[in-house]
Amino acid sequence: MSSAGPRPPFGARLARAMDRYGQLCVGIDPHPGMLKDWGLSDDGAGLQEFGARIIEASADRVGVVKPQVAFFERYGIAGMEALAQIIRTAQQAGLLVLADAKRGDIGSTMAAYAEAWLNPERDFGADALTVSPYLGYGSLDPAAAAAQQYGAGLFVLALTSNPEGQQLQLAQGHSDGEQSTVAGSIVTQAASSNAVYQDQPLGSIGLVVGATTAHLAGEHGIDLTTGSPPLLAPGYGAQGATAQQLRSGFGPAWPQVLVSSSRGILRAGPRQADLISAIESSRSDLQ
Ligand SMILES: O=c1ccn([C@@H]2O[C@H](COP(=O)(O)O)[C@@H](O)[C@H]2O)c(=O)[nH]1
Repeated sequence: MSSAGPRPPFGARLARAMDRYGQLCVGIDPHPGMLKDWGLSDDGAGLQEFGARIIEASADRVGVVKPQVAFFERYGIAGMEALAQIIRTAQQAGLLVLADAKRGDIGSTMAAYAEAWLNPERDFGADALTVSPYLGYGSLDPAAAAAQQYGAGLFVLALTSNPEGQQLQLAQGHSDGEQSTVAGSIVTQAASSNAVYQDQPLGSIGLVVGATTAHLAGEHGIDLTTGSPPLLAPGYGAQGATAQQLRSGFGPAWPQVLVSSSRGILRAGPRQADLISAIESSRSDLQ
């Protein structure tokens, strides 16, 4: 644990950040074409500069940034060094960092992923991590334990923003003798994981529910409020979902929603003033 002492639960830290800055999370997605448009080099130095500019525009305007790990992995060691630096710089600027790495494996391997991404003393020690439950929700137990130990969070893929996800996620199955959709069963199991956080305003085991797909939860009888999971909602902006669709799609769960936007904001760059105005206008659109 760092010399600053143990961190409060992630759900408590996220709730505080959302109270203060609202529900927008800015994505750090260095698409190669975006680096070019911003006049940055297609290498580790370009990635670092890209991240630094987004952090500068985001700090004190939003509570959370979400680096998309794939765009850093693509550059090998230089990319991962840039990512480690971006995670630290963002945290030092007071931002929570949600690493979008979508990790998922058997339990013993999950423990190693969690140590890498959730221990604040490790190179990639983020505040939260996206994880895949498709090796079985129980395979995530070691990651949930690490999240509790480190005051970190998980966002479990439930109803992802891409249309192809529905074939699997809305399939009907049996769980504990009950008939439910795969996504519904994940939501129910996340609610159980959040029982240990019931004295907090939000649980630390969140769910990924797309801005584009949130309405399907209600249509399939999936209650997103049980256990107060934070809900990461990608799909706003570049993937077409609007603020109005978000509010109506999530219904009573809307206060739990953290809306992520990457290209919708980043395309406004590279000028700092334009990035800031894209962030401010998305923030007020969501309020
Ligand atoms: O269901 C999901 C889960 C994750 N993502 C990620 O969010 C961003 C979206 O980027 P935009 O440019 O705002 O469309 C990206 O990193 C995805 O990998 C998602 O879109 N849907």
